[in-house]
Amino acid sequence: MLTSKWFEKRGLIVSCQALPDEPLYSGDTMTKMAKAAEMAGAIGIRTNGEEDIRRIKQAVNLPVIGLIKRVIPDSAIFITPTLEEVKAIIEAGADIVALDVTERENRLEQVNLLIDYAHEQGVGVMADISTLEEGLAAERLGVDLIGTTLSGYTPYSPQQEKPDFLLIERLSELVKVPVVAEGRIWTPDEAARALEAGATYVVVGSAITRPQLITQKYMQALTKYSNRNTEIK
Ligand SMILES: CC(=O)N[C@H](C=O)[C@@H](O)[C@H](O)[C@H](O)COP(=O)(O)O
Repeated sequence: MLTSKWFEKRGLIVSCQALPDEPLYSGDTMTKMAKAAEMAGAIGIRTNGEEDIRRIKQAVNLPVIGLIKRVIPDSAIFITPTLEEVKAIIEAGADIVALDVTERENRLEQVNLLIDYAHEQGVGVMADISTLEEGLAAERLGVDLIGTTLSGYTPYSPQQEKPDFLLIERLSELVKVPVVAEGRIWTPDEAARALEAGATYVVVGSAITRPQLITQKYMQALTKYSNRNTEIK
């Protein structure tokens, strides 16, 4: 099985992220989430933004995959779009930088500058991709980990509610770099299935750290009953 120097074994990486419009944003909330993940046996943390990267690195003894989400006008690329974010992530102490390695906007012709910079600083690179072709291109660019993070989030990748198990499987067969299964993994069974499909690591985010989305799932499941049974006992 393919492994990497940052993680001692295969397993679960918990994504601890809250954006400014989310209720858990700011302060030490994501650090506490990361601590809880560590306590439960997670092997790594993925987190967004300089402050959370810095706080989590201080509080938790696990490798941290850092990213910075930034929306640039007229661009669809929002996960660590430029060298500026790569520098900030490294400055904040991340062990690995996660960045968009999709074929949009000639990214594949330019992203090597970001990858090379991270490597020069002794920091690893996780490529967030959306298709098999992008995964193969990422491997050629010399990244250290390939994540299925963006499958379902580019217009040309399969739009589905479930994780992209087919992509996880095909990538794991074809690349020599460890594959990270990421995106819409909502149950422990799905996480196990991702490892079975060949992934070395599994990232779970919303299902653990976004209570508003977890609650929404329960609401969706319960709504059909509460609409039918209006009588209160
Ligand atoms: C597409 C995008 O912006 N993904 C982001 C990437 O860091 C995060 O918002 C996700 O929470 C993360 O990928 C984990 O996935 P999920 O939350 O589905 O377990």
